[in-house]
Amino acid sequence: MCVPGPGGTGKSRLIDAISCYFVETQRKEKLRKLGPTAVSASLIGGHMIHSFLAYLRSTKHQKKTVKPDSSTAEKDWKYVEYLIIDEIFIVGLRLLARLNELLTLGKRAPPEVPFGGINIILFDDYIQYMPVLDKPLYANLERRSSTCLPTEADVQYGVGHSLVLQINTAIKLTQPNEN
Ligand SMILES: Nc1ncnc2c1ncn2[C@@H]1O[C@H](COP(=O)(O)OP(=O)(O)OP(=O)(O)O)[C@@H](O)[C@H]1O
Repeated sequence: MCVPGPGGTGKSRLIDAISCYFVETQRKEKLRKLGPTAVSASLIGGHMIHSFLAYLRSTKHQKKTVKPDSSTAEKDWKYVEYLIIDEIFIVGLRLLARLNELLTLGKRAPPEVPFGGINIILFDDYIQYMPVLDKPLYANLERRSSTCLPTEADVQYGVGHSLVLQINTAIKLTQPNEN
């Protein structure tokens, strides 16, 4: 699901309301909130996406991505059933694909199940700033020549793109609120 809406239409307020609902219904551990930056994460009382991706990260000296630590991922995501991601315009296709990889691992889900079966709610408009060193979620992927082998980045772009195409609900907030 995605919840787009310009500034002032109540996205943060809605995230607060959803958080309160999970607390009131004693299911706090089932909801996780992530932001792509420290500021976005702290504004919604959540964590940075990258803090969970640390053990999927490859370094200059390790050409291949480090083998993910499945026991840590399973512990991290054991109870989570709903995931809110704010400021989605900073999240690119590769980052979404890596998050998908992490959740698939954490939930021990088959690869065809998006985000390991966790319900994802993406907040904010896609089209604002461009994500850094990544392609925006609305990017149209160019077809590569069939003689050219896809790079790891190409594969991740493709996975991210197919995840975006699986978003089945959009609730657009349009009414600005003034206090
Ligand atoms: N349902 C509501 N009833 C009353 N006030 C509201 C409601 N929703 C939002 N507001 C108020 O409107 C203002 C803007 O809301 P909010 O910060 O949630 O918007 P936003 O879409 O997250 O904006 P931004 O993208 O700029 O952060 C806030 O002062 C908030 O308290």
